[in-house]
Amino acid sequence: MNVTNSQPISTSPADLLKETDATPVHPDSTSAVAETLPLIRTEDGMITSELSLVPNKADLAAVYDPNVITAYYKTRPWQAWRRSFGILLPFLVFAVRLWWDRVTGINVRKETRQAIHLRVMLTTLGPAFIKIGQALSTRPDLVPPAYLEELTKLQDQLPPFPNEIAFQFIEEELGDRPENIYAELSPSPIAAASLGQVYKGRLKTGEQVAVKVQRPGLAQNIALDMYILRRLAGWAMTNIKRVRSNLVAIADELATRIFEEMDYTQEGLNAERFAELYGHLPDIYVPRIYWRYTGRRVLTMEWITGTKLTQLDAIRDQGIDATYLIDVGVQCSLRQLLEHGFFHADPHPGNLLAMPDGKLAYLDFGMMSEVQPYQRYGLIEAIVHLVNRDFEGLGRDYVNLEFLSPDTDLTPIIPAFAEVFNEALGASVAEINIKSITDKLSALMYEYPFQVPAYYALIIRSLVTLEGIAINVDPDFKVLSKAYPYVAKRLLTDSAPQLRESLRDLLFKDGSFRWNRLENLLRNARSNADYDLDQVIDQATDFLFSDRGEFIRIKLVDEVIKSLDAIGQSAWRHLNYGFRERVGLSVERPPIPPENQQTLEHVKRIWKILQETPGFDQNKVLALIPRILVKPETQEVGRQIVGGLAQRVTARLLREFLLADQVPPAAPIGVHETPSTGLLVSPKQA
Ligand SMILES: Nc1ncnc2c1ncn2[C@@H]1O[C@H](COP(=O)(O)OP(=O)(O)OP(=O)(O)O)[C@@H](O)[C@H]1O
Repeated sequence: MNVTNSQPISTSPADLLKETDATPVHPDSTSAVAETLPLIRTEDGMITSELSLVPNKADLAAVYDPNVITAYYKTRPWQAWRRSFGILLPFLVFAVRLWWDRVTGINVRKETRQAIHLRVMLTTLGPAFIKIGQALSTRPDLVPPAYLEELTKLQDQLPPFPNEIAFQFIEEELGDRPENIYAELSPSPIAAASLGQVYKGRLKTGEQVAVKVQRPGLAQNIALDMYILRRLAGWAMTNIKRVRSNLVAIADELATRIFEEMDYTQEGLNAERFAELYGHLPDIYVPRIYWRYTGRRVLTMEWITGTKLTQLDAIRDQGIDATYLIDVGVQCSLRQLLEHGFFHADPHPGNLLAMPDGKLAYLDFGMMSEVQPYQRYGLIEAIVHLVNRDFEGLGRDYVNLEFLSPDTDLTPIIPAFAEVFNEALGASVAEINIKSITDKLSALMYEYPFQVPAYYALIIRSLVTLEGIAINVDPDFKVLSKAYPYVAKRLLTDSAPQLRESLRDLLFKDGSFRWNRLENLLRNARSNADYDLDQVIDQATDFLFSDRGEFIRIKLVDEVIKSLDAIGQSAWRHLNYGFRERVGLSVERPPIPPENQQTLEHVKRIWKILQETPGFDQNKVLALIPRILVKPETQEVGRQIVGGLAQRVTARLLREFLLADQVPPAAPIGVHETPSTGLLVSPKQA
């Protein structure tokens, strides 16, 4: 049954339905058909006869369509009423307890007790409410911190359903009796979750498989719950002034996701896309899907022999390095979140298996999410602002990432950020504990007008989950310190304009170049398996001579002058004093000016890091020089370098030779010496 097949009619915008569900329309307003059949106008403005809209059970499961669901339950009002009562009663009890706590004085203990009550209540209400609770557990902007904590514990372990029903579903979906498809099938399910249960089996061709079969009546139950919730949401929007969000749209969004999760063919496709994007990463494993034995309600996939990451002792007993596995998981998550944007939104420890050969297998691709490119870059920019403790920048990032509307007054929020992060960033960014920082951020988001986008909520959940597992393995494990090399690699190799700007922000502060940051980036990036130094050098060259690179070019000329000068000076000192020493003149070498000494050390260290980076080829770097030289901009840069150097070298030669062994004071950064007098002037004057 398809509602959109009905006849479209012309209506003025004012005529369009105010309610979001299918509502009876006055027959007068329509064509002659109205005389024979009662008519209904659907959400998208279609008019159809009520008779053709009455769907059957199978229609409910196809895709989430509020019109179909409404039409189905309108003909079964008693079902809807009974369930509404079953839902409202526990919520009423909950509300009364809340009210009583308020009256008698709220405290932490009472709040925790209420939060536990809510968790148990949602579990009892069934899959739709479990999923809603799980979704709410990622929304610090909507849920107070005490409840967040409890909702994250929502487990979707439910009792199994009888084998006969499961086998009947297999037959209906795959067109044959299970015994004709599988050579073996475990006598009972090995796992039963909210949406389905899993059997261990073997195909006739010998491969071991996991067979996931959906719960009976799942689609109808969830559809009924969503129907009721959607109506309640509509009611709340019209009758409660404080409700500003579009609750109906939120309910629809959530329902769409749950329905997607109920379609196992979609899960199979997700698994294949995941394997294609991330299966090549070191030690990541994704089970293959057996499409011949897969349908909407039955999924047959490769069996993974492994130990859940919840059973750390068992993992250790097998001699598997659990810390390494977590690192593998973190690296995979980073690629999911920041590179391709297609991510596993439910990486709880039960969905991650340690395989006997030390690989990490991902299971359960029902809930996947997407991060758009601008969001991925925005996140990297936010990390850079965080590293720089640039909280104004961070505030802007939150606007760009749509957490805050563009007209939000950031004035009170920026110091609040500073308070949260400065405390957390005590030692360094790498030391951040994501859980503690997100707890603090959650409180902040609850207080200020933040709207947390769904993708972000899922990312945080995924990182906190990984960190949670990691801390059990190694209490000192810091997800961010494992993540930073990847961010460093992206900053150095990605040519996207946003990241170029981030790199610039990172490397320059108040106009001066921060060598230690570059050193740090290069050192971090080299530990990445897929770091390609050639790419870094190519990108750097291209960028440096592009229009956008002008700022860096100018600053770099300054730095190159300083470093070449330092190198030249060092070589000169070496020659000069070395010669004097060798011919028997005893001379005391004057100390190198600290600024030059520092630059020199940086250059030396950077060269060393490059030499130690896998794939570094000195000749390749040298071969770049002709490429750079043919660029017209180079001549300008070269001229400046030579000009700048000449000035400094002349001044120094005069001093070295004419003033003998008197050592001049070091020039502060960004200040040049004039050639003739050695006086200090600002770069502008110079
Ligand atoms: N390919 C597999 N190999 C081995 N075991 C598996 C496989 N797939 C699933 N399992 C087992 O079945 C359990 C439940 O599977 P899965 O998480 O896919 O079900 P689900 O109904 O989607 O669960 P959830 O409600 O958590 O989303 C897993 O935790 C795992 O123990």
